[in-house]
Amino acid sequence: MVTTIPQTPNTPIQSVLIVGNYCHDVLLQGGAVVAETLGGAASFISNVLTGLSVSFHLTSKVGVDFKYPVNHDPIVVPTSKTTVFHAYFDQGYSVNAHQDRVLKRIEVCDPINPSDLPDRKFDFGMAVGVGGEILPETLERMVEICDAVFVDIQALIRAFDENGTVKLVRLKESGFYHLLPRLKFLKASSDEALFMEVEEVRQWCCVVVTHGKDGCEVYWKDGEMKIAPFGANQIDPTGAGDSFLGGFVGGLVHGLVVPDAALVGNFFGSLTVAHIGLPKFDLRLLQRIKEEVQTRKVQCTCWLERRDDEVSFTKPAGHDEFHASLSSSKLVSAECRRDLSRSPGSVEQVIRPQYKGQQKFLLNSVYDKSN
Ligand SMILES: Nc1ncnc2c1ncn2[C@@H]1O[C@H](COP(=O)(O)OP(=O)(O)OP(=O)(O)O)[C@@H](O)[C@H]1O
Ligand SMILES: O[C@H]1[C@H](O)[C@@H](O)[C@H](O)[C@@H](O)[C@H]1O
Repeated sequence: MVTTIPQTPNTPIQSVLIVGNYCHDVLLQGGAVVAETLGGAASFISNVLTGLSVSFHLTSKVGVDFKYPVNHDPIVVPTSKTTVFHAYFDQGYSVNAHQDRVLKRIEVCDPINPSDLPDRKFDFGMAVGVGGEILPETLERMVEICDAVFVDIQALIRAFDENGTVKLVRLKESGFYHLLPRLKFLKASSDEALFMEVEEVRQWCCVVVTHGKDGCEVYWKDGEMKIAPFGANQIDPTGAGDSFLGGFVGGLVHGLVVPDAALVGNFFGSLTVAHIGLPKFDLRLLQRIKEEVQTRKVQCTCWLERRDDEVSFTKPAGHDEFHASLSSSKLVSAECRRDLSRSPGSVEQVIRPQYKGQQKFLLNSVYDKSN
């Protein structure tokens, strides 16, 4: 299903394909359900790309029980249930030492097969599975039809024990390793990066490691770069990495260079942790961000024209000022909270009444990323 975004001079023309299942997320703490929300990396990424006026095609599968209204219809599989995750925010380190919360896949929808993908070419492809739905042959097909493929490592290295608890396997043993030289970007959280050899993988494709409140780091063949974070009042970390990837790809689609696009990624990651579940972005904030991105693109284009070295990964002049202008746009947001209910991508989510005052309630992970 394709989003149609009204064409303006600022609407990018690159085509984007998102591949990954929507899911139902249930957030639990202290033995109680705190919230039930639409989940899946595909939903967080669509939300960010829509906010940035980037149109895209989405391939996602759900069961007949899928319960959220979405702008991009998934494939409904009559014989399957929608993937469901339970996220436990207070289970100890002992369960899985590398993760900030314990995730259990309670239901699983069908995998996405190569034949489910559209039969056409795209500029950018995003492989963003959550429950093992992306198969090696599906990623291979994406590489064939997309000029640049971006992968969230969670789509490749998740395994599930008999109770559905998410375990991570080493990237080398994942069945996807042979495809790495054909990818453009591989994104991993710092917990997930422990399951890959960054030094080896960066020889083939660019690796982006996200570090929660500390921002992210970009590694490519000949260099690496830290990208500064934005402040946030963290309430729920769910989807931060997905929104980061949406902002990163959205920035690239709009013509930003990698370090600036990673800043946009950090920005959307920081907005997401301040909400339970899928964030509703403030319309004026989105407008301001798009204007900042356009201004930045023009600045960089002028700057790039004056240089002939390898520039796409170099932190360009004015990067820190771009950070400052994105940061100050959050003030706009604070001034117009009443617009929240009218923002795009709003979906019905159920937050238990006792937790409705979000500020009072933190879904603290076993080690809180906001500290
Ligand atoms: N507490 C925070 N404050 C500010 N920014 C944050 C915070 N947490 C996350 N972010 C932003 O979001 C990005 C992604 O976060 P993180 O590294 O936690 O990803 P993740 O573990 O994949 O997230 P998740 O699995 O919860 O979706 C970070 O690089 C950062 O830019
Ligand atoms: O909705 C969330 C989100 O997409 C997370 O990135 C993923 O780790 C979880 O599995 C999913 O339930």
